[in-house]
Amino acid sequence: MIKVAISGVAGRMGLEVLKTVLAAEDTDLCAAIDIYNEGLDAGSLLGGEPLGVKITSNLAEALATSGAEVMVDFTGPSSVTANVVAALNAGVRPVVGTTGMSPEDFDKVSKLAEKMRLGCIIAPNFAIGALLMIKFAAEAAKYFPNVEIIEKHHDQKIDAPSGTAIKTAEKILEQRGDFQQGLELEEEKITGARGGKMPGGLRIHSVRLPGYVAHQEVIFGGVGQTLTIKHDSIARESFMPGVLTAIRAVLRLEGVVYGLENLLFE
Ligand SMILES: NC(=O)C1=CN([C@@H]2O[C@H](COP(=O)(O)OP(=O)(O)OC[C@H]3O[C@@H](n4cnc5c(N)ncnc54)[C@H](OP(=O)(O)O)[C@@H]3O)[C@@H](O)[C@H]2O)C=CC1
Ligand SMILES: O=C(O)C1=N[C@H](C(=O)O)C[C@H](O)C1
Repeated sequence: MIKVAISGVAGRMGLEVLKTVLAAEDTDLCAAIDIYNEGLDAGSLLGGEPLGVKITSNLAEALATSGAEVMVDFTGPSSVTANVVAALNAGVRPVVGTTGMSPEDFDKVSKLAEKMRLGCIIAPNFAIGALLMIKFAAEAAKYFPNVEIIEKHHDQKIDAPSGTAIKTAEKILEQRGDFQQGLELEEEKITGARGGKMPGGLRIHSVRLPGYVAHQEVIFGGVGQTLTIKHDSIARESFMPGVLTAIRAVLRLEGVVYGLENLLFE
């Protein structure tokens, strides 16, 4: 059994991970971390039987005393890096779904994982459909340099653009390079009207509304035609097979893997 600690256990994703870890045959919940609900049994989050694991806000202590092998983190941009550093220093392998890490944070974590000779998976999206969307978009970018990304999420999301949109843009830019899209002279009458601009010139537009879960369209334009590659996560269960794959895979890795596609596709 793989002993799993869940950081952000009371959140939207944390609750799904809790159900998944309890249901899988080869994973065992050993620690439950969140900033509120201190001292409550983790089972109360699901309104069910006690699980014998108390929720704590003390991540370092939980990792040191629970025998955790893997820490799954779905918290927020302001806490994720400290949590990953704490896990690696405790000899625990992180599986990170939290988005919004800066390149500097990413670098720091990569160096620490290498030094500790521990695996760490940082995946902006665990849904297979989203990973395929990114793969297909990278392929299309070889033929269509004109492209914009529209990502749509629920209105409780902190970071914009989404980690998925950034990853998609990076993969497209690997194929098409820098490109001046639209008029060089174009003028925004309202700041941000043309979206956020990635280095390389790719525009990302972020929509936040109640009712959405996680959605993205990658729209390519050519002479007399457009091509739209679209993915919708309509429920958070969509991320769970990927999370389980990462929990199992991280045990045999050394260093950081950025993106689950690196473990799934050739
Ligand atoms: N990679 C992927 O496939 C996916 C990634 N995500 C990402 O996962 C992250 C979480 O999303 P979501 O579950 O919707 O967010 P939520 O806000 O619902 O959950 C985050 C949870 O973490 C808690 N928390 C915040 N800081 C800490 C901390 N320092 N230690 C422990 N717990 C903490 C929050 O508590 P409180 O509410 O009290 O602040 C909350 O319970 C986001 O970055 C999101 O982008 C989301 C979906 C899929
Ligand atoms: O906050 C979310 O909900 C999601 N965050 C991830 C991201 O930023 O890409 C993954 C998915 O889009 C859901």
